[in-house]
Amino acid sequence: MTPTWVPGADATLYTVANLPYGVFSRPGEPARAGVRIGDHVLDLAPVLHDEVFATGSLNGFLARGRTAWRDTRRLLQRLLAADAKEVSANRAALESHLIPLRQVRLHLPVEIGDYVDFYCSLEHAANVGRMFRPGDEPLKPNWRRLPVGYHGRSGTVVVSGTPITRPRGQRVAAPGDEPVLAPTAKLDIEAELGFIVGTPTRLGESAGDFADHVFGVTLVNDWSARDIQAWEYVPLGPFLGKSFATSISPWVTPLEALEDARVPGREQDPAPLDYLRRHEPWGLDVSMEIMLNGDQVSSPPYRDMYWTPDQMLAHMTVNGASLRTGDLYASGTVSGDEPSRRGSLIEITWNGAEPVKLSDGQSRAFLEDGDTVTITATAPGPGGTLIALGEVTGTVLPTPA
Ligand SMILES: O=C(O)/C=C/C(=O)CC(=O)CC(=O)O
Ligand SMILES: [Ca+2]
Ligand SMILES: [Mg+2]
Repeated sequence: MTPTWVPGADATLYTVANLPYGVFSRPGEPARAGVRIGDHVLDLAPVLHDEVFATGSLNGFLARGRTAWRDTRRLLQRLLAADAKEVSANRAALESHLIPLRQVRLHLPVEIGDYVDFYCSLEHAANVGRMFRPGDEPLKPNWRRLPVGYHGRSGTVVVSGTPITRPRGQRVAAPGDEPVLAPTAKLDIEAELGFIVGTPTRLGESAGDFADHVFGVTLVNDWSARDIQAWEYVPLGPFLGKSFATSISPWVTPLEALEDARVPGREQDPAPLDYLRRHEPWGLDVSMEIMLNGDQVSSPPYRDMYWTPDQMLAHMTVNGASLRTGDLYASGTVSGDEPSRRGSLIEITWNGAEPVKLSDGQSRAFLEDGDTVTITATAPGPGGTLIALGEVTGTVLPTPA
């Protein structure tokens, strides 16, 4: 692995092999784009002499497409390498644009276009099917034929650290009861991987190669109110139980940083229709961790997902629906085959029947006011190293009176 001259960075999971992009600001200054290296952010506009990075979102850069993404990453890797010729000449200038993370505020990295949430984990779909539709087949006949999804609310996608107000909504205490309007009693999380679109398509066209359109990945927590969801979703699907907030990591990890994480993706039976056929391995060996008030409550494995992100993209555009720069689509809850690898509390606690015990002696069925949930993830990097994918965190606030 190429060492860097940035102090301390080689001892972190944010080496030159990683270099996620984000948007930051210092007090009193406008937001602008940077890459993370170690515990610093490199201010890109002055370093690259490019005004596209002097704006408060990555969209302008994402719209430039794959060749520009690759060239920029290569240049940054050269500028940050310990032995680079470019560096010895202007090291002092580069250093002046390297800012400690503790001095900056991190913003939503992308102006989100459309937001789609899929349902790609077989284990999650089967678990939730059993709880929401007891007595029915857990997986509907379409589930193995296409990646099921729904359109979410892009205006409520927020950056990690944004407090989450407990939503109120219509819910019933037990089947057959009269509905009431009340704060949710079943506030939950969903650990997911999100994909950020760079290159758009025209209306009426379907998308080409996954890596031509998708710039990179971000961690997602799709906050969910299970009681509101269970009452409202029939027959049109998730609505207010999921539209109140979706948190994402401030860092977008480019696909190129995930080369060593690529895996074939889970075997599919029956074979999907031709337009959903996989041409390249786009399963990703990303290991996630969910912390609740500082205790690890689960470690979901993304590599075991049934549908891969290239298939989600093909499906989402097969009808000619266009992509816009900044679109976000998420994998759906990442759940593995064991209780300790499930991506939501409704599954971990089996709808509250088996609360999780925390190290402070408390236990949780669903989230209480004041609770903090943090999702982190790592993936293989070059030569047996790991890269980190940032984190997405949020604390629950009470419903206002
Ligand atoms: O009705 C159901 O089976 C459940 C649906 C979801 O929870 C929707 C969702 O957000 C999908 C996911 O994250 O996997
Ligand atoms: Ca979800
Ligand atoms: Mg949501």
